[in-house]
Amino acid sequence: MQLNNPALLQHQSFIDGQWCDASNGEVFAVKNPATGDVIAEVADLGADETTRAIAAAEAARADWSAYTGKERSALLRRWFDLIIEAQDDLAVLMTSEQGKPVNEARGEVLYGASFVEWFAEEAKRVYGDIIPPHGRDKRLLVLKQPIGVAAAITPWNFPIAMITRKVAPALAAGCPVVIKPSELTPLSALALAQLAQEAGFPQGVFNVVTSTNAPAVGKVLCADSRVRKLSFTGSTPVGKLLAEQCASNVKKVSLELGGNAPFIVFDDADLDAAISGVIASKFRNAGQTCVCTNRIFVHEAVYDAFAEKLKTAVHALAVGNGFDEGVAIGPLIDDRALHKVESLVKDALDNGATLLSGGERFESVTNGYRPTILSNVDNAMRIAQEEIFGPVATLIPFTEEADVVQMANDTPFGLAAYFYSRDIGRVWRVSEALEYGMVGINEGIISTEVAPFGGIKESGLGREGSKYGIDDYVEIKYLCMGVN
Ligand SMILES: NC(=O)c1ccc[n+]([C@@H]2O[C@H](COP(=O)([O-])OP(=O)(O)OC[C@H]3O[C@@H](n4cnc5c(N)ncnc54)[C@H](O)[C@@H]3O)[C@@H](O)[C@H]2O)c1
Ligand SMILES: O=C[C@H](O)CS(=O)(=O)O
Repeated sequence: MQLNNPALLQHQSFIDGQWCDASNGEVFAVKNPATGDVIAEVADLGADETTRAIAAAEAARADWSAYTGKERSALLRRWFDLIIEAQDDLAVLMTSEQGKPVNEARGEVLYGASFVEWFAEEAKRVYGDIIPPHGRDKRLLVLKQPIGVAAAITPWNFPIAMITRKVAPALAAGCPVVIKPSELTPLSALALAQLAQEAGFPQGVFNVVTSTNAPAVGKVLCADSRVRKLSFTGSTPVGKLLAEQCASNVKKVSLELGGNAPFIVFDDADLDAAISGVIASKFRNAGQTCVCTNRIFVHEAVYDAFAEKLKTAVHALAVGNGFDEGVAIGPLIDDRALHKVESLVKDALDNGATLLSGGERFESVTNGYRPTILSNVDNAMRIAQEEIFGPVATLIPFTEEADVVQMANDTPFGLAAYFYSRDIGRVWRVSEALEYGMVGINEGIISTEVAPFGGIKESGLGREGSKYGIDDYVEIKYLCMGVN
């Protein structure tokens, strides 16, 4: 792997300002999903080292919380600048371990950095309140104080942005962090640690524990009462488990979980705009995105025209290794993901769906699956009820607005939803009726650091980014002052 700055390729965990091996010397392999090649071996830590990381963070907590918002802001800004400078290297690391096309990886670096930039600014604006008192002899105030040591457990699909979206507000609020990245993409997390060290964060403020034993590490993070906040991004089943584990010490929890996004094309939609939107929403990161379109509902009056346009657009998506010029669809993360997608497609076809395009692997890379379109899908099929997490578009016809909203809401998930219509009355009716945390209206890409990202129902708790994001990392304290 050729990097401009070789120091960004780290193989050890980062605890208490030091790079460290596992106590037992164990390591695990990191593979390139496009080739199956081992690209690195990384320290495989366990429960004891996790406790050590928590202790380091707790030891740093008092001093870090005593930094002014302006001082924390300066360090975050420096970290942001270093991330931007390292964009090319970070993209190479990401495509090597996660597989996404390198241009998408470059885009994710900028997206991830945007949270650091945003919370470098928010750090200076953690305001409290002065409350008009209920008595002449009292003065009432509200302080916002850092919650304490924050743990972050993050997924493989956005190896940089899912970390910075948690760690930037935590650090801005005055919380030291212990990060447990996915074992599939540890290199991006360790590169962020290298840059945080270069930025000058104090010893113990920024810790990364790499491990293949996520359950053991998670149990320690959940059970240790010195960890006052756990922020998780990943699958809904794991999120539920972590929330249960945190209940033992009433730990504050934020959850960014799975999705099942509907994409509704009404008969008054701009079909070309809808095609652009669905291509962006469905096939980004080969469909391995929590806010990816999972079901495409198309009004019967425009169904055939939309299907034809979609076939043309999908045929233009080049597949291959993420490092190859012009590739839009890279590999899935591993063979387990590939088999899941194949199983969902087979089940849909066995139950009456029809194949319009794709439906097979592409052999130029390991774990490659062609962008696929299934027609005449039913909302009750597995592929419409489960998160596909692959490049498969499912077309579901509808006629009535009320029926399609009911079908769109017929899922335990509630992360993102999308619809295309140019009828202002319909836009308001459908926006308010959809049971989702985020709704794209005539837009297929909605994620930004300036807006609250998060879901309802079984898609999560809390919001990341925006003016709301720092609230997950502070505690509100009410002061009642007698002034006799
Ligand atoms: N809502 C969002 O913002 C968002 C963003 C990205 C991914 N996701 C979701 O994440 C899922 C894909 O990511 P994934 O495959 O990494 O999810 P995952 O739940 O398998 O793993 C996520 C993280 O949790 C860790 N983990 C797994 N089991 C654990 C346990 N028992 N205890 C503690 N930690 C454990 C993993 O090592 C990883 O670091 C999809 O469902 C996707 O929708 C959601
Ligand atoms: O996969 C989940 C990410 O949150 C996707 S996004 O880049 O934030 O839209």
